[in-house]
Amino acid sequence: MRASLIQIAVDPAESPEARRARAASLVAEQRGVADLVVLPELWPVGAFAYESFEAEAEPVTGPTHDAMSRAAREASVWLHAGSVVERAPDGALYNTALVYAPSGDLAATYRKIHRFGFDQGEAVLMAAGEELVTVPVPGLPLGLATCYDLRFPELFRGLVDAGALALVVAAGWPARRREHWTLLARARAVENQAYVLACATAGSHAGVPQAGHSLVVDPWGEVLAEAGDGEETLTVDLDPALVATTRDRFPALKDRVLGLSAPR
Ligand SMILES: O=C(O)CCC(=O)C(=O)O
Repeated sequence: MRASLIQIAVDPAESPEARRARAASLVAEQRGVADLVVLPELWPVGAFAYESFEAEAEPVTGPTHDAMSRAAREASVWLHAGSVVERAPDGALYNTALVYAPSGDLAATYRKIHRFGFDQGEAVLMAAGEELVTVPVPGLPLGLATCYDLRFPELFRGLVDAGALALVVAAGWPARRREHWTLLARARAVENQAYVLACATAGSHAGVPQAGHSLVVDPWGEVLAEAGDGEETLTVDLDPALVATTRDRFPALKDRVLGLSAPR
């Protein structure tokens, strides 16, 4: 199983429409190279371009879906197409990840559970997802997370309990907290003995320079590949059997103690 993470640059000088076309051609380049391709969070509009969320919101089957479904089919890959500003039928906005099978069929959607911004931005403009989502990619079931979710280990434990062997994090992570990004990606891999595929954006939008530094971490916590600051595609071989081997040889997951009571 080979995975490619496309760390696309998100800059205001490029329209969402132009970026969709460019992302589709970057995915197309992965035909015959990768089995799984991952894009970052909110790359059509920019994760911090809050003032554009309303105007650029789209239904799940909107323009990003059309471009990414076609790209997955043409490249014949599983495609985690990052996330879009979804306008739900009731009018609410969600930060929604879209995952396609190699046929181009929409295999899963994941609405970001932990919204970023405290009392502003995404946290007030968007509604929160409520469901954990796994995707049955043959041999390497995926568990889905988006950006700020990375700070909440219980979400990842839930995905592992649901059978995920690889944890995919699509992000638009600020450069200011790059060390948190790489540290937490490794921590999620070590504590869950799972692959972590963490794909961020490059560039700068709404005045927020992006961290880049997408990375792939193996179940032992080794960084298999890490991008730099700019636009870049990382391609990495994954061995799903390594998850079971790691868990067998160092069976820490079996030593979990659940339901601890609070101190009195
Ligand atoms: O947690 C962080 O530092 C960044 C989170 C973030 O930028 C997001 O979720 O959009």
